[in-house]
Amino acid sequence: MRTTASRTLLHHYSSRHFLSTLSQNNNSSYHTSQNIRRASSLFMSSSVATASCPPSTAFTSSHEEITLLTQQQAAHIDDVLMETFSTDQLMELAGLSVAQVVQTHYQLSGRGDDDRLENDDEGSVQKIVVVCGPGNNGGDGLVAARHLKMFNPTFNVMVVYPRLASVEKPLYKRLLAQLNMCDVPVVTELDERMLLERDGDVRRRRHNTIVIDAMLGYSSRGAVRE
Ligand SMILES: NC(=O)C1=CN([C@@H]2O[C@H](COP(=O)(O)OP(=O)(O)OC[C@H]3O[C@@H](n4cnc5c(N)ncnc54)[C@H](O)[C@@H]3O)[C@@H](O)[C@H]2O)[C@H](O)CC1
Repeated sequence: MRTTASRTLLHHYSSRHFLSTLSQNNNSSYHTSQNIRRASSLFMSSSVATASCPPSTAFTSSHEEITLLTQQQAAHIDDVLMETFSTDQLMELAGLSVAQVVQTHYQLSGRGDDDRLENDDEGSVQKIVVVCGPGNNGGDGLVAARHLKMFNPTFNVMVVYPRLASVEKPLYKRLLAQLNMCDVPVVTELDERMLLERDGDVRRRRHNTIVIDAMLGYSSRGAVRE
């Protein structure tokens, strides 16, 4: 039972992770919600479920029902999965899933051969900023940034990673080296201009930026501190 639950939870891991990461600020609807509902009901009905609080439901702006897990439930799912899978594997799945959902639900503009944007209508997104925290949730963000850039090397993707100077873990060093290889800039501070300008061009009539919040996951404690 534990193995079955583990396998199924892994299958749904990335979509569950995405919502736990982004649901607070996002008002789009997701095709993944069905998966999340299934995953969490399996989680709650399996022998591995120990969380006392049932998953709750919420609605997107299009009134699509989604299931939200508590901090404790999300941590428990990871505990089960970590018996069989490595952090690298789960992080890769989580980051890839975030990148896929962003690409699926937003019209992302890359640059064409003539350096003009491929999609330049008002609804298109010209920039993606991934803000990464100090823990594994931040690692998920580093992975997401890499995948978005690999989907289309002309996408304007950047990472804000305040812990950059103090990175010691080999996993994080590898992730940062991969971003470097893919030409994804990593900076330590979020400058407001990053959200407003595109490559310094302040004359653009319209500029859309997506900010991916990968700051804190289920190990978040208390009010956000510097
Ligand atoms: N099984 C795994 O390990 C995986 C987890 N994944 C994702 O990672 C997070 C949980 O990761 P963890 O490293 O345990 O913690 P966080 O990323 O949530 O951050 C811990 C980090 O943050 C600091 N901190 C805590 N509270 C605050 C606060 N209020 N203000 C500022 N800083 C805070 C704390 O000191 C630590 O340094 C999980 O949610 C998943 O998203 C991966 O997907 C891979 C597998």
